[in-house]
Amino acid sequence: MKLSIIGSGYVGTTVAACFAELGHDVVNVDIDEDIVRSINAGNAPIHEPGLDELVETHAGDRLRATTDYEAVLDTDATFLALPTPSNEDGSIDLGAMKAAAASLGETLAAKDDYHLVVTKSTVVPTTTAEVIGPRIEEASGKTVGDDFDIAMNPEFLREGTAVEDFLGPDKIVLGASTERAFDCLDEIFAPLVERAGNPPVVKTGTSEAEMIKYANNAFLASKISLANDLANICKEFGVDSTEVLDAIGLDSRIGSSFLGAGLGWGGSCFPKDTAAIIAAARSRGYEPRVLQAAVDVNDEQPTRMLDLLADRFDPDGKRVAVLGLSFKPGTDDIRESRAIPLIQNLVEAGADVVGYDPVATENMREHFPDIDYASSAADALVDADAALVATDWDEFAALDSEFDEMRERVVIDGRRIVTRRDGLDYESLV
Ligand SMILES: NC(=O)c1ccc[n+]([C@@H]2O[C@H](COP(=O)([O-])OP(=O)(O)OC[C@H]3O[C@@H](n4cnc5c(N)ncnc54)[C@H](O)[C@@H]3O)[C@@H](O)[C@H]2O)c1
Ligand SMILES: O=c1ccn([C@@H]2O[C@H](COP(=O)(O)OP(=O)(O)O[C@H]3O[C@H](CO)[C@@H](O)[C@H](O)[C@H]3O)[C@@H](O)[C@H]2O)c(=O)[nH]1
Repeated sequence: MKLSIIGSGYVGTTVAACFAELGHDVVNVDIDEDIVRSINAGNAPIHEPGLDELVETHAGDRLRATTDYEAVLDTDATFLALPTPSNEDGSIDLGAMKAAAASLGETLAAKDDYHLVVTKSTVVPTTTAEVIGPRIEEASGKTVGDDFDIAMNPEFLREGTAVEDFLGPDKIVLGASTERAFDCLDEIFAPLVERAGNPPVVKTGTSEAEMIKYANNAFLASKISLANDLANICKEFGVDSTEVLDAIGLDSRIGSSFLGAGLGWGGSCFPKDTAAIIAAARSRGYEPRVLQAAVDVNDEQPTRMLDLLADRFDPDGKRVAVLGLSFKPGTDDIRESRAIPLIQNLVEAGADVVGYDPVATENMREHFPDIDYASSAADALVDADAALVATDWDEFAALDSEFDEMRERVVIDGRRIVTRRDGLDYESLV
């Protein structure tokens, strides 16, 4: 089929390249000319394992990019993969979605045959039906359910494994309200269903599909926060939290994934999506107490880590190495990284901070231009009074004699990744 994807960031580029790999003709529409140029030159505009190969293979053939919305006219369906960031109060900012829906509507005014518009972005329940659909109607002069259909297809890929996750999903969720829309979605997803070995395909309404995405992320984020809550209790009693969490993970009703206790969750999705669904719930008069508690526990983990440092010394004037700057290993993305509140507080307390990350240094430098950055963990540790480990990069597990170069060998481990050894004043956060 011929598909257009509006928005070509982490999701839009991955989805476009994977749909091209699955045999569809795909065009990416983005307002960013650099991104468009990069895709057309056969280079992925973002770093994701396997994505470069797909873009290189299909660019100029089944995959192209443009800044011109007119490109959607030659396609059967359009996916909206625009950003949905947070407003100041945590509620969802639909600005980019509304702008793209209006541009799409103006363009679709010139299309004579049927078109399907699919929301791929994470949006709060009723957005597709009550915001996207009406905006396209208004701008196109066409009628939803008659001239075109709207649908919702949430995305569950993780950064760092985006291609693998998209091509091997646990489930595919398709939200729509007409048979014609479901038929079109079936045709689009048939090659993926076949390649992925028939994963469950959940067919539901657009608002249910929207809520499934939030429920998925809210559950995973809360699971980590509950693991952190339990691990914090373990610490009070001198109990090994890893042994406890590993054991409960063996219960098939609990499962072992997303039980990794430590500094908490960051990234471009969990913080903004929990905030958005909490704000949406409150807008309808419901107070989501468990979810709010999950956020509170997450916000407090960096403070607990700094308290462990303060138990040793006042950080004012001390050199503190922060090891790991990205929000998780395997990515250079620092959005909502737990390293950010650590560094912020250390700087405010007067510490001399040196950061190190295998790939995220340049991104963090934009955020904190005035702290030092080291080109290796070993360099970061030279003359440091303390090291705070914020991200579980594998290479931190191998650190050993490098700690000998520290002035005071205080190591506070936020991810239980450093191997304990003699001569270190080592303490794990959980
Ligand atoms: N990043 C993830 O891992 C992930 C996973 C699942 C779902 N999501 C959701 O997918 C959506 C997109 O996220 P992302 O991480 O890909 O965002 P992103 O910021 O990486 O990319 C968005 C792209 O949209 C473009 N854009 C903005 N306004 C536009 C407009 N009016 N017309 C055309 N293009 C426009 C931007 O230039 C950018 O390239 C969000 O709702 C997010 O919550 C993200
Ligand atoms: O046991 C764990 C697992 C993860 N994390 C942290 O949780 C955050 C998020 O990790 P992860 O879920 O792997 O990364 P994302 O790329 O943000 O992916 C999440 O957010 C995406 C955007 O909505 C969804 O599509 C994915 O399904 C969902 O996993 C990171 O800070 C991790 O360090 C933990 O602290 N403990």
